[in-house]
Amino acid sequence: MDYDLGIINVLRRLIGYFQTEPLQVAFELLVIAFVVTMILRFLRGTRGARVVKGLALVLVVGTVGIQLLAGEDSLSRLRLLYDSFLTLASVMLVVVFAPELRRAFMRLGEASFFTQGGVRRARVVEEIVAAIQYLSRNKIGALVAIERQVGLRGIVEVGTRLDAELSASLLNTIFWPGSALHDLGVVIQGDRVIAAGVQFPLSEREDLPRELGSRHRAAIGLSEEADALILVVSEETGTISVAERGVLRRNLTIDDLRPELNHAFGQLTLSESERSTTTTDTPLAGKG
Ligand SMILES: Nc1ncnc2c1ncn2[C@@H]1O[C@H](COP(=O)(O)OP(=O)(O)OP(=O)(O)O)[C@@H](O)[C@H]1O
Repeated sequence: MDYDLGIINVLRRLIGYFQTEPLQVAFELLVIAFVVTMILRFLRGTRGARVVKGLALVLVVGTVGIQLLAGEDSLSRLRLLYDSFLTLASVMLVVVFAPELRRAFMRLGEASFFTQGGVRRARVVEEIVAAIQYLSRNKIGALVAIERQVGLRGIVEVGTRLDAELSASLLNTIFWPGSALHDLGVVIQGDRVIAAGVQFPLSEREDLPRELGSRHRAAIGLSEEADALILVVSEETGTISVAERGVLRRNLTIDDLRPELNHAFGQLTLSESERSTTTTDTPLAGKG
């Protein structure tokens, strides 16, 4: 078996493509780079991203290996087997990652809606800040996910739909112990509380501090799957934490929280009318 010949063959073919149609090849490479970047961006922060990266590595190594080994029509059966493996692997991937794919397709449909929707950022930020401050002072456990580009409809489906205008008193009422909806989490979409009593996916990480219970684990879990900003108030200690992209930052103050929220809501585009009625970074009059 001549491995050198295999490598030379592949290189020769690549150079040949460049020599005959340089512009077309450059364009194709650009398109591939663009598509790969978009897919990685799309999957960023999700569990699927890690799987796709691992899979991509296996495929690249496998494909290059097969090209080299079976370059000269020798071992063509190996290539045949590899092709069948690829087909089988694609089908298995679709089955195994059906929930992730479903979420990904939902994101496709929802992204444009959220960038157009707009929010009254300053008012919303101050309402959330006031609620978290109240809940923290009174040691009332709370879990709040603020949706960004990645739609959270998948998890909202199993909660109680509210679609109510966001206010501090609404959040305080929801999490008040004894209220029918105080358990589990709340999902905020722009300036609306869209659902309460929502079960978030629990993180499966084993390296989390032992003192973190299921509320904090659920915050990290959701942040691993979506780009939402997730706020947690501990019932035990009243401490405020924020989970984002799989990382939990603990013991935040209210002053730490405000810029986090401004940043999260700033990633949504305000509509023209809202821009003229909202002072973007200053609290509305009368709010703490
Ligand atoms: N998957 C989940 N999604 C959303 N909320 C959850 C989930 N699992 C548990 N919770 C919430 O967490 C509460 C239990 O919190 P637990 O004491 O286990 O967590 P913790 O991280 O130690 O929080 P705390 O500091 O508030 O005690 C439940 O009553 C429920 O409201």
